[in-house]
Amino acid sequence: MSHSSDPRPMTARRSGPLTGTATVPGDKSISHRALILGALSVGETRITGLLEGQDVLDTAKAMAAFGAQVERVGDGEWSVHGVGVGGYSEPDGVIDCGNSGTGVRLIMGAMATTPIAATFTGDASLSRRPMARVTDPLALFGAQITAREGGRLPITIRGAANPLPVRYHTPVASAQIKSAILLAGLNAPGETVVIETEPTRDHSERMLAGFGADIRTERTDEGHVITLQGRPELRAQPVAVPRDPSSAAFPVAAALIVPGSEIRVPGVSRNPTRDGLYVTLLEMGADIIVENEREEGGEPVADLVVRHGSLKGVTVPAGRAASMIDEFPILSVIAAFAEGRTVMNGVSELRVKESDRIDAMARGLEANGVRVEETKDSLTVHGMGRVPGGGTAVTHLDHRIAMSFLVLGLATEEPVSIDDGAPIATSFPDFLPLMRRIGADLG
Ligand SMILES: O=C(O)C1=C[C@@H](OP(=O)(O)O)[C@@H](O)[C@H](O)C1
Ligand SMILES: C=C(OP(=O)(O)O)C(=O)O
Repeated sequence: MSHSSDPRPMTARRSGPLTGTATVPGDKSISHRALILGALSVGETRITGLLEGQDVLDTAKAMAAFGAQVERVGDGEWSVHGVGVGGYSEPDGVIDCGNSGTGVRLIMGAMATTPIAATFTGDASLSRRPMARVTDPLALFGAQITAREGGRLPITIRGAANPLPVRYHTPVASAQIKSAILLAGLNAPGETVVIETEPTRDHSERMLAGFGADIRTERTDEGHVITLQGRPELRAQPVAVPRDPSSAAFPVAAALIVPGSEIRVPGVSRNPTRDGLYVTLLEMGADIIVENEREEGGEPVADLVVRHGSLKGVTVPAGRAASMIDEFPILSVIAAFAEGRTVMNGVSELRVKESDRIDAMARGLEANGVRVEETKDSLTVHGMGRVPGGGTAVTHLDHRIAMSFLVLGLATEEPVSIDDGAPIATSFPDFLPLMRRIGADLG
C-alpha cells in the first residue's frame, strides 16, 4: 500500500530543452469507474489502458473483495466479471482505499443500497478528509453509517435493505459526491436525482449510459439535473480508457517553462468537464496546438503539441474551478514563470484534497522565492518570469504537490527538493522515467 512506503526525498534541477513524446497513463477517474461499473454488470468487462496507479489498484482489490472476479490480463488490460446491480457480497476484511478519495467515496456509494456491511479505511491523508459529504446523502437511501468523529474514516456502512430513491442538491461542486449518489441509486427503485449548481466531470454519467442505464442530464433553473432510473441491468462493456489530462498537465507545464522545449502528448482526454487548465493556458498565451481530435471509448481525445514561450498572468474565474480542480497546483507553478499576477478564484475545495493544496503550494513557492497571497478560497501567484528555487517543499502525502514542485525545479536557478516523492505512484507511477525520457533532470 502506498501509505506504508518510506518517504522518498527527491530533487529536480534546471534542465536543457525538453523534447520528444510524453505518453501519459490512463485517466484515473475513468479507471476507477470502469472497475466499479464492471463489477456491477452482468458479463465480462474488458478494460484497456487502465491506470495501474496505487489508487486504482486499491479499487480493483476492493471490487474483488465485494465478489467480482478481477484479473490483470496484460499491460493496462484488465478483465472484470461482474456480479450485477445489487449483487455485491459482504467483504471478509476491511476495505483499505489507501490515498484515494475517489475510490473510497464511489465504493461507499456503490455498496450503500445492498444489505451487506463493510468497513472502509485509508492512509493518514485520506483519514483527514471529509466523508460526511458522501455519507449524509447515503443515509437518505436508508444506509446505516458509523464514522469516526468529524465524519472521518474509518467508516462502517450497513447497506439499506429497502432503499429509497433520493433527490439531492450537492452543497459543493464534487463529482465524487454526485457519483456516489448515482451508484447508490442504481439499486434503489424509482428515480434518483442529483442537482449540481456547477457541472463537474461527467464520466459517471457517460459510462452509466454506456453500460445501459437510463440516465439523463438537463440544464434547468436549479442547475444541472441528473436523473437515473434505478434497478437497471448493467451490461458488461469494453472500456478503452483515454489518457489522463490531469497527468498530462505535468509534462505540458514542464515544456511551457523550460526554454527551447517542444513535446508531443498523444491521446489525451479533451472532455470539456476536465478542460479548464488548457483554456487557462491558452489565455496565458501558451503555445499549445491541438491535433487529431477524435472520439475514443465515448470520450473526446486529441494530441497536444506544446512549446516553450513567454506567458502572462491571468485571473481564473471561480466558475472554471470544477473543470480544473486537480490542476491548480501545477498552474501555480506555471504562473510563477509568467509575467504578472495570476489569481485563482473559488478554490476552497483545494483545502480538503490529499493535503491543503493552497497552503502546500503557497509555502513551497515561498520557500523557492515566489511571492504568493492566499485567502480561504483564492491563491494569487506573483509571476516574475524567473524563479530562484533552492528550497524544499513539504508534500504532505500529496502526489500532485510532489509532481508540481519537481516540475518547478526543472526551470529554477537553483535545484528544488521535495521531502517525499513516494505518493506519485498513486496516480502516475511512470512519472520519473517519462520525464527523464523527454530530458528532465530529476531523481
Ligand atoms: O470523481 C472523480 O474522479 C474526481 C473528482 C474530484 O474530486 P471532488 O469530487 O472531491 O471534487 C477530483 O479532485 C478527483 O481527483 C477525482
Ligand atoms: C484529489 C485527487 O484524488 P482523490 O480525491 O481521488 O484522492 C487528485 O488526484 O488530485
